[in-house]
Amino acid sequence: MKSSSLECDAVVFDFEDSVAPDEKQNAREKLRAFLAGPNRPKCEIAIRINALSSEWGTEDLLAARACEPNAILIPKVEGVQSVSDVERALSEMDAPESIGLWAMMETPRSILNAGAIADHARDPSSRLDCLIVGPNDLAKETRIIPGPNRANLAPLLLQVVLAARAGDMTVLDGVSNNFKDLERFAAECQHGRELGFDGKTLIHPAQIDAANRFFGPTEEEIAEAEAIVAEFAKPENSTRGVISMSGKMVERLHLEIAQDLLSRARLIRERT
Ligand SMILES: CC(C)(COP(=O)(O)OP(=O)(O)OC[C@H]1O[C@@H](n2cnc3c(N)ncnc32)[C@H](O)[C@@H]1OP(=O)(O)O)[C@@H](O)C(=O)NCCC(=O)NCCSC(=O)C[C@H](O)C(=O)O
Ligand SMILES: [Mg+2]
Repeated sequence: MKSSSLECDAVVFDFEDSVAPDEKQNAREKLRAFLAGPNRPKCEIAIRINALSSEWGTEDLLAARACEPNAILIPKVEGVQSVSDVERALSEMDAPESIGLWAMMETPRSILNAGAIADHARDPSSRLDCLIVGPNDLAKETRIIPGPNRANLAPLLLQVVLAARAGDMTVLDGVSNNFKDLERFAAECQHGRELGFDGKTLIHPAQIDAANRFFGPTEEEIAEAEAIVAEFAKPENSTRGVISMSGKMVERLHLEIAQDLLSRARLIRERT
């Protein structure tokens, strides 16, 4: 119920690790009833299933498909097969093409196979369009101690970002468990944005404001982007590949970045 009123871009409903084994069936039934009702959230909806190879996976996928979410989130992806198995199962269920797939990158093999997963996402028949880091499982499986500001995890996080860019996917940073420590959370958002993530997954409503603040374009960035667009729109710059603005070299690639930033800012404005 609460999910319908939150100022977030997407809500992920979980059948996996936050649901106890004895509660799995109850969770599926409750979610189906909720999403069929009047309080279905208007934002994007994703449903995290248990791995298809687990005892709950197939029932989860059937329930998730029936809810017609925007995406199904596959946990503990190991490689391309974890994705293609779900794609095949969805085809056999005649799932609409509108249901995309998101993948949790949270096992050592998911990181080692990130390039192959990106190549798979580029195949036009693939549903995969988003990668999400799972820092809890990653730390558990690798025994890496993340350290201050996750310095020891950063090399792995960057591989997920690289794979997402190579596969033309969205990439979301992992959750921050200390939901009462908003200062630490803000630092983690800043770090995530600097690493190249498009956004952050959250566990608690208290984290939404900071995530929106850090991952949305700032007024300063919008003003700078508008200035770049305006400068290149001048007739004298129409054939120039590079211009100088306030002592800085600005190329057409910066124009593309500015246009992309402005279209994201427009989307955010339209949504609020
Ligand atoms: C972390 C929590 C268990 C904390 O719960 P609690 O102590 O009950 O929080 P509050 O009392 O502060 O709750 C305040 C209000 O907010 C609502 N609330 C809390 N969390 C959520 C939420 N996630 N979505 C919607 N609403 C939420 C409460 O109902 C209160 O409402 P009100 O009464 O109106 O004030 C708890 O936050 C929680 O369970 N969070 C979600 C955990 C989760 O989703 N886990 C799965 C994802 S984590 C993951 O993916 C890890 C990854 O796989 C990895 O390996 O790293
Ligand atoms: Mg996990």
